[in-house]
Amino acid sequence: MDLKRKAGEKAAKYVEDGMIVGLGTGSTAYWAILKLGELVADGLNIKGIPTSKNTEELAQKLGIPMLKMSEVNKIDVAIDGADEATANFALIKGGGGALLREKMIASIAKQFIVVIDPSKYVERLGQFPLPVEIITFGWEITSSQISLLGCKPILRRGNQAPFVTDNGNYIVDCYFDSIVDRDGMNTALNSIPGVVENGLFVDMADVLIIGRENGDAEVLSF
Ligand SMILES: O=C[C@H](O)[C@H](O)[C@H](O)COP(=O)(O)O
Repeated sequence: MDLKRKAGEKAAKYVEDGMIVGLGTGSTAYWAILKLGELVADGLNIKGIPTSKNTEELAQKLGIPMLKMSEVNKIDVAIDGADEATANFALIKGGGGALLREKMIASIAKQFIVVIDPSKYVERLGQFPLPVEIITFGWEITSSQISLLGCKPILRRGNQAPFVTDNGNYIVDCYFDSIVDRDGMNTALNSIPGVVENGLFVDMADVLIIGRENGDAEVLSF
C-alpha cells in the first residue's frame, strides 16, 4: 500500500463520533479525508474544518459536513501532512501553500496528528525550503528583510505568475543551510512587517504517524 495512504488511514482511526475535525491539505492528508468520507457515509457523525479551498472541495464531494472557522472555538483533532518532521516533532509545512490556515487550525486542536511518509522524517529541519506567507504589498522589501535571517528567499510561482494563497498572499520559499534555533526563527520571521505566517510548526504536533514499508504505520506520541 502507498505509504502516505497507510499513514493517512491510520490517523482516521483517531476520529470519534461527535468530533470536530481539522482537515489537512496535501497528498497524505488526502487519504485520511478519504477514509473519513467513507466513515461518514457509514454513519460517523463529525464536522470538518478544512485547511484550504482544495480540501473544502474534497470534503464537500465526500459528503463530510463542515463548519466555518468562525463557528468553532475548539477542534477535537486535526490531521495534516508535513514537508519535514523531526523526532522531537518540529515541522516544516506549507509545500502546498496552506500553512496559514493549517497553523491556525492546529493551534486550537486538542490533538494534532501529523501524517508523513518516511522521506519526510529528517534529523534536522531545513533541507526543504521554509515557506513563508507574505502580503503582496511591497513583497520585495519583505523578502529582502527575510533574507537577513540567513536564507535565500525565492518567490513561489504558479503558471508564469506568482503563486497566490487562499488568503490572497504570496509565498517565498526560504533556502536555509539548516534551521537550528526553530523557536527563535519562528519568532524572528513573524516579527517582520509583511510576514503573515511561516511554515515552522514547533511544539504543536502531538502524534506523528509514519507510513512504513513493512507492517503497520509507525505511531510516535509526544
Ligand atoms: O501546504 C501544504 C501542507 O503543509 C501539506 O500538508 C504539506 O505540504 C505536505 O503535503 P504532502 O502530504 O502532499 O507531501
